[in-house]
Amino acid sequence: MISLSRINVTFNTGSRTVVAARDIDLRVDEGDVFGIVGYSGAGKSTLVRVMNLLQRPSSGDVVVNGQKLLELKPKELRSARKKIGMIFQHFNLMKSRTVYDNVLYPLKSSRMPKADKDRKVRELLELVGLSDKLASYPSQLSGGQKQRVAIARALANEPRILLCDEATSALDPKTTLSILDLLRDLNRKLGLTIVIITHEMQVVKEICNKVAVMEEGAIVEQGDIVSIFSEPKQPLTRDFIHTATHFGQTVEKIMSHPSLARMGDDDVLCKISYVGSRTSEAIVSDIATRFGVSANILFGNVEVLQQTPVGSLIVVLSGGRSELENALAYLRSLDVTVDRLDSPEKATLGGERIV
Ligand SMILES: Nc1ncnc2c1ncn2[C@@H]1O[C@H](COP(=O)(O)OP(=O)(O)OP(=O)(O)O)[C@@H](O)[C@H]1O
Repeated sequence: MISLSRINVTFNTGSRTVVAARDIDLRVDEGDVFGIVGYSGAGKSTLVRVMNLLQRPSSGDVVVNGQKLLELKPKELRSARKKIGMIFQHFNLMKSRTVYDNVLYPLKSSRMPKADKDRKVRELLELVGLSDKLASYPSQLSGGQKQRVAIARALANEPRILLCDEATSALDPKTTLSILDLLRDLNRKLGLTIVIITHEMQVVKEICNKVAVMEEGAIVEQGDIVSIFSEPKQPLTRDFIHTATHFGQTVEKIMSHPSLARMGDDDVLCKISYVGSRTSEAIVSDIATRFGVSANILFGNVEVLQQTPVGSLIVVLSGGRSELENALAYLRSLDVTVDRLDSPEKATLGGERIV
């Protein structure tokens, strides 16, 4: 649906040159909800604007809906853009027009009969749950309602793709979830392909099936959501995931208050991660009955991503040295990832890597 190849975007501002996108290859398939996550200034907005040529790349190819956008004439590009909807952080509604007129606006130049336009606007507002707000003005709406109007407006020309530029960043957590629910519904009901850029992995976790992580204009890691969450390769990706799952704060708390872990000299503090049907109880009871190793669970978290459970536990394992080694070897044989969180000098046991 969207294919970006070797995309570079360079801005020259006086004596300064900023590379906002460097050598980016990215593919979004039909029906994907594709997240692009990165901190401020990573180049996310630039990249998403390349997808509808609001930003022309300095080099590279942009293919959307099977069309090479860079080869289109202005009129062809305008009509290609109608099939790519876009919503923004600050909604960009016209303040002096009613909700109804805001949604009608993109249909102004269409040859559709007036009665059909009217039906279309009413249908769209029903789809986003705002049938009772036709005559309201944007200033009379909450942030979530404004974003719903913006979504209805973006769908007026029946696009196959919706680009969302930090669409939930100005909303509170509950409203964010309701907008994400709406986007998920639209993806399923209309087969809409969605690209979401955000600085919150929480958003990605809620609805995306794929994610790309950006830093300094480059994509440092991308893949399907379950693989990225269960086996992040890059420190930046781990950082984002740990923030979304509260894992980072928990480890920090334990490290700065060692009494929380109540560890003996030979005890092992580790993170156990698993994907799929394994459960934390099974893992903990297994190592207790097989090896006499007890596990004191300090923190547990399960995410269900695309119907797949991805769990992680922070535990203190206690037992004899050889029992601990056997228990860790057993866990690894189950395809469970074990990361030592305690001091590096203790981390030789079993040879696990340290996060
Ligand atoms: N029109 C422009 N002229 C000059 N520099 C620009 C322009 N647009 C973006 N940049 C620079 O390109 C880099 C990437 O910006 P971009 O807005 O794409 O990042 P972002 O990840 O979307 O950040 P944010 O979440 O803060 O919007 C930044 O260093 C920014 O200052």
